[in-house]
Amino acid sequence: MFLVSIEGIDGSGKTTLALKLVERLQKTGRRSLYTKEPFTPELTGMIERLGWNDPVALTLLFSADRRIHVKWMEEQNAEVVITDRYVHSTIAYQSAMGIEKEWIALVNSKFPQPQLTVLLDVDPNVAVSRIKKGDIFDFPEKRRLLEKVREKYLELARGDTFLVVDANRPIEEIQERVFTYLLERLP
Ligand SMILES: Nc1ncnc2c1ncn2[C@@H]1O[C@H](COP(=O)(O)OP(=O)(O)O)[C@@H](O)[C@H]1O
Ligand SMILES: Cc1cn([C@H]2C[C@H](O)[C@@H](COP(=O)(O)OP(=O)(O)O)O2)c(=O)[nH]c1=O
Repeated sequence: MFLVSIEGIDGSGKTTLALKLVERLQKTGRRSLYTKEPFTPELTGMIERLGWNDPVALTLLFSADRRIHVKWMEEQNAEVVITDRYVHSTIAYQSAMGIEKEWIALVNSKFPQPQLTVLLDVDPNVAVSRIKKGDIFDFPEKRRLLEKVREKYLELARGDTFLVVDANRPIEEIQERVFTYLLERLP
């Protein structure tokens, strides 16, 4: 399984990119799968009920959800799996909420490392204006959190398996760049 994770703040374009990559990979004859986190309805429900104000519990719940997701991905017999969010989401979001990065990484250390992580980097104001989720999403605290999350992602991206993409660019240009980069790295 060649594992690719797509990361970035809410509204950065992850789902749009991930779905297009899978569509294009399938056209080349590779068994490819789109999937996303959070994965299980049960844990997603618990996360929502927490009300986002307990970052220790969020770290543990997102990581438990990931354990179930990883086992499921491994059972799918796909050549390429594109996951919309993975370990770096927990590191970026929950460290932006004050949790130590090292502890989050330790809790997630038994999961397979992605062969490639694509970071869609965009200004939170642009992301918020794109998704227009209204008052559920667009409030000052959320924007401030997304500013911090963006910084955390950029710190993580110093690792060499990251491809950082300027997500302000037109969708087609981003898709072309990432698809070409990915094809060059596939076995
Ligand atoms: N590069 C881009 N430029 C402009 N709009 C985009 C771009 N990428 C995605 N969008 C639009 O922004 C919105 C959010 O995209 P989505 O893929 O759902 O983001 P995410 O999964 O990161 O939350 C969608 O309406 C999508 O069509
Ligand atoms: C996977 C994951 C998501 N999240 C957050 C990011 C999002 O704000 C929220 C829901 O994720 P998601 O449904 O992917 O949102 P979007 O498509 O808008 O990016 O959960 C974490 O805080 N930690 C995590 O480990």
